[in-house]
Amino acid sequence: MTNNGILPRSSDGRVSTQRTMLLEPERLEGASPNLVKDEVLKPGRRLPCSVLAKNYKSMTEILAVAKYAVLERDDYSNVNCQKCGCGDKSDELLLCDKCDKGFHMKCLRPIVARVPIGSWLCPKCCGRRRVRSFPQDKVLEFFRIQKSCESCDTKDGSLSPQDYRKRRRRWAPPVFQKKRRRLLPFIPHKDHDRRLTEMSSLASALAASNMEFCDDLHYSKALAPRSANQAKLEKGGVQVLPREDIETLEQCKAMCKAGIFPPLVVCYDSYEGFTVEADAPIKDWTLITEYTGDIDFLERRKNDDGDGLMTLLLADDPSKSLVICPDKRGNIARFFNGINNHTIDGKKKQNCKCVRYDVNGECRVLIVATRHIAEGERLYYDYNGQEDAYPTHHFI
Ligand SMILES: C[S@@+](CC[C@H](N)C(=O)[O-])C[C@H]1O[C@@H](n2cnc3c(N)ncnc32)[C@H](O)[C@@H]1O
Repeated sequence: MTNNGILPRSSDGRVSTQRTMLLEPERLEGASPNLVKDEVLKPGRRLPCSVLAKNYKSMTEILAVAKYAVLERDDYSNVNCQKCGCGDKSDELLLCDKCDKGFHMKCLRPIVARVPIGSWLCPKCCGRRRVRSFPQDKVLEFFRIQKSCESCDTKDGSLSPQDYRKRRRRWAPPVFQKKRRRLLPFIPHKDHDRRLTEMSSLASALAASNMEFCDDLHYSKALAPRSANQAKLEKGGVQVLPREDIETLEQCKAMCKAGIFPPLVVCYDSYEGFTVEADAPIKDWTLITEYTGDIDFLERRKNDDGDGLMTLLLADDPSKSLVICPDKRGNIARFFNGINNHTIDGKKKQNCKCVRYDVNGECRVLIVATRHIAEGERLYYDYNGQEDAYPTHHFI
């Protein structure tokens, strides 16, 4: 755009609207042209029409003598993503407002969950601490997975979900038993590359949170020993996970150990922080993941400001109650966000729940889908499912 004297420009040459004029009319009556000029330049002042009429031409007058100009629009059709190098999925390609380079939302680490409102700066231009991204070999290393994901799919038959299902069928109880809803094992994403992207998003989020990956409850003498986790200590008892569901749990655990993860991706949202999205449809009553981390006594963590603490055991004797603390180690469960318990829209978002079970005499916390979850949907559970302690008024 040419500087036609209507829109002032700042010293760097950009058009600035900051000097839109606001000025009391009476101060300008009979004022000298210099005073008018000085006042005009003061920010936050507007000239009365009479003065404007004297000093400025109308738009019609300007247009009558103006030459035609071709306004060149920036052409972004050739912009490629700085991470993956390709320019497809243009609706997911963010342009940095400083360097004009392109980045796919899903190629960034952390993954950007929604198109930012207002201006956006790429990681380099905004000078934010770099979030580590994980190429394929580093992802497998991060999760301490020995075999490649491909080999888990094909060669190691014992780990494929289909085989597990077959095995489960062989072990199924007699048909005459009362029908009960069984947990379903998660179905990993079919696409090998998408699975690696999912793992890479989780590895980046864990690394950014200074956490190690750990898919089990972690006991230590310094915090709480394994012997402290006895489901029989639970006040009023805790529901027992049926044998078939324990098999499903073991199956899901074995899949994760082999690098076959639930179809989830960890994204970053400027409002909610890290958040988990379904990368493929998830059926109702699917066992999504277990809540893991260091086990400690609740009493020792009462003033802990880590916001991922999860109740594991609520004992009759409060000194024996346990919590899961995913501050140093944990898995994807620690990035699941919560619903706002105080709004109808908040409650509508819930699509999974955190349930405590007695698994072979030990308390465990499982995250289970409570309805069908579509690809791309975010996963939310009720942080106040059992107690009413978590403040969720500010949740969106
Ligand atoms: C267990 S963490 C969940 C992961 C977290 N978003 C992160 O970035 O690590 C719980 C914290 O996430 C944020 N959070 C969870 N659900 C939210 C929601 N619906 N809206 C906004 N913030 C939320 C709150 O700061 C909360 O204390």
